[in-house]
Amino acid sequence: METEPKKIIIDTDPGIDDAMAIFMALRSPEVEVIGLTTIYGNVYTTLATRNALHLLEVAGRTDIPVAEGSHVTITKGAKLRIADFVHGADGLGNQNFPPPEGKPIEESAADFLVQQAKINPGKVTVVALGPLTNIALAIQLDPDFSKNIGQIVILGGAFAVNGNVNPAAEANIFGDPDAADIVFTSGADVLAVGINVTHQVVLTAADREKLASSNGKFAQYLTKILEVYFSYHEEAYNTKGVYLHDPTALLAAVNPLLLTYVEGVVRVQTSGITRGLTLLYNKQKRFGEVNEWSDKPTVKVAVTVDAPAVVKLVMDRLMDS
Ligand SMILES: O=c1[nH]cnc2c1ncn2[C@@H]1O[C@H](CO)[C@@H](O)[C@H]1O
Repeated sequence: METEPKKIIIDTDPGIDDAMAIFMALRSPEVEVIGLTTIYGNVYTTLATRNALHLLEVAGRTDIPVAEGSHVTITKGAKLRIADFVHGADGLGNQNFPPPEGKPIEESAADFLVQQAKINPGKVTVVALGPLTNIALAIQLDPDFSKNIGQIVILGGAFAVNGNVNPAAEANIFGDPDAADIVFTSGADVLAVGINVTHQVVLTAADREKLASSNGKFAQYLTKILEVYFSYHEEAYNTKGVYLHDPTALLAAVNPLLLTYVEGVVRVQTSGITRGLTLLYNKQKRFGEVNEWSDKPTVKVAVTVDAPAVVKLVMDRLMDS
């Protein structure tokens, strides 16, 4: 029987569903958030840091450190794809929030990840909600990082389904495919929660109404910022609900029994028209020839999710906040 909450670091590009996941984490007694690290994706890294500090101020949790992450990809690429059309120009539903009062810590995200994994070997879970640059940098910085880190839960990939950037690629993997391939083949305990799973977890307009009618602080805040996210989903997917990508990945760290997964080797396509494609080798065939999946460490890839249970947890924990 484990009594101590699981220590988690959320690597994040807030982001509307990131805000939901961060608030969920703060409302989940099973986990203790020991830091946020920031990355580009939904917004540029500078704004991600600002939004991370802002969200912690909204939550009254300025005791949690924020470490700023990379501004460029692992190959030093500065031409980033930013999903402001999903989250609004400010990343948080165009609400004109005041700038945060707090500041990030001196250490970089990668340094913070390395240090925390070293202090608590096997005990820290990273929940990675954006492109994987910071995690790959941590792996490159410290040869022991993959061993020291407890688990890396990745919100990313599109396993045997279309992507959301284009038919091949999901946004977080597309953001830095080289970094993703480093993380997937690092030997760390990796659990990938892709959009093949998160697209099953939908918050409906009726759920949003319920959030709006609750007095919960987080519920009230999220009701407002969710408007932009709903508009985007209606336009892009012709649905009146939104996908709970980041909250689902967070809950996979909180309670792994909410999902099932398979184990295999994942490689990421880093060039060409399928750049960002995640391809799982399920080990069902022993190939005669050596290939790019041969002898690489396995990871876990989520295949099913108890979607009603995830939505219920999100609603319960955010309404009562
Ligand atoms: O269509 C999209 N393009 C880019 N990013 C998206 C899109 N839909 C959602 N996200 C964002 O990327 C992650 C999941 O891939 C989520 O963080 C989500 O907010």
